[in-house]
Amino acid sequence: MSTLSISNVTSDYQGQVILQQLNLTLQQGEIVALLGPSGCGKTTLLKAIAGLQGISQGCIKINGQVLSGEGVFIASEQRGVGMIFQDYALFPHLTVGDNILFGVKGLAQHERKTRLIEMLELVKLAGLSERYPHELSGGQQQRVSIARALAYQPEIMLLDEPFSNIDAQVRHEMMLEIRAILKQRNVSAVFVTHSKDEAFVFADKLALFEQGHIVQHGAAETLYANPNSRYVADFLGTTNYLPVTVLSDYQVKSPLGVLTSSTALSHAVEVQGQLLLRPQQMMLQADPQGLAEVVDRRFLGTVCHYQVKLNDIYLDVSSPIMSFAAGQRVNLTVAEHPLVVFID
Ligand SMILES: Nc1ncnc2c1ncn2[C@@H]1O[C@H](COP(=O)(O)OP(=O)(O)OP(=O)(O)O)[C@@H](O)[C@H]1O
Repeated sequence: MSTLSISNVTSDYQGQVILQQLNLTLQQGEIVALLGPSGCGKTTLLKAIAGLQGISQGCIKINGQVLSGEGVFIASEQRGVGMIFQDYALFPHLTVGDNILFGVKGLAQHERKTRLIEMLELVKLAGLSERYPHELSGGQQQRVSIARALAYQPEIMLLDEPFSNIDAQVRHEMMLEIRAILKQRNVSAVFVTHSKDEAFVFADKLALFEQGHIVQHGAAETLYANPNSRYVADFLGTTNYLPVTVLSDYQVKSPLGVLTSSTALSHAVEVQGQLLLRPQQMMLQADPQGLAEVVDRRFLGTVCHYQVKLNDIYLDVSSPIMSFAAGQRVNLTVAEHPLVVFID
């Protein structure tokens, strides 16, 4: 049974439809990122799961129990969800310890103490329980908010852009830390972000939004390698497109010659489309007679990014070879892989 199940959920603000017919499931211990540009409805779905926003159609269940829908609406505090926000939302007048235990009810005094010690150790803040939030760094405050959300043992953790106020240098480390804590506790989580990089690091699955719809969801690798639209492909990383004509189940004709796919294409012969190529799927070779020319070069440490002109098409190519220079003629080849073609 899935921990969280969202079926055909529609939600609106004053009659304006914001979420349309959303479907999503989450298994125990899985982390899903709700990913998409500003205003596409990610936070609205998170609020609907939390019980802070109603739904007009569909159903939201946790562990098989209906929380919203089918004439039922369970209050937020009875849903067993923990929430972590961008601004930590700690109580400034309470100590770290009191903040962490704030939502924990029905435990004897010694059990509360044990729970607090366990939480402080989990988020690596042992010894700081008497401090006040203003005496902590931003990262430490965020860890207090995680400890607080975990302290009452939620079924599901909801995180709304929790890393956006964290310094870029510590953000990556902190994401891995929190991910490890959730995994250690086998807590399922829904994570809202507009950053694909954060989604890749933090989540197991992605649900990509566009204007109130989930346009594709699944493992991050699947969406990256096999996007179902140019919108998904472009959102998840740098893209290049070459005009192609489908020749057979495995071959297309392109400005780089005939290219072969390692899996069958699902398009009719003769149709025209755009072949998706990621920067790392093309290789450059120096060749004075080459079809293409290096226009620009950016050194990025482990790789170089080149802008290459092929006829009148500009392509972004990533290469471990650093020695190509602007103005140099080159040949381009495509590493064999499952080709993705979007039909015009
Ligand atoms: N309380 C509200 N009343 C009316 N409209 C709202 C309300 N809250 C959000 N909206 C609208 O609903 C849409 C979705 O907003 P939502 O906050 O879910 O987007 P988001 O994807 O989380 O964006 P962001 O990344 O900027 O937080 C937007 O068009 C927004 O203007």
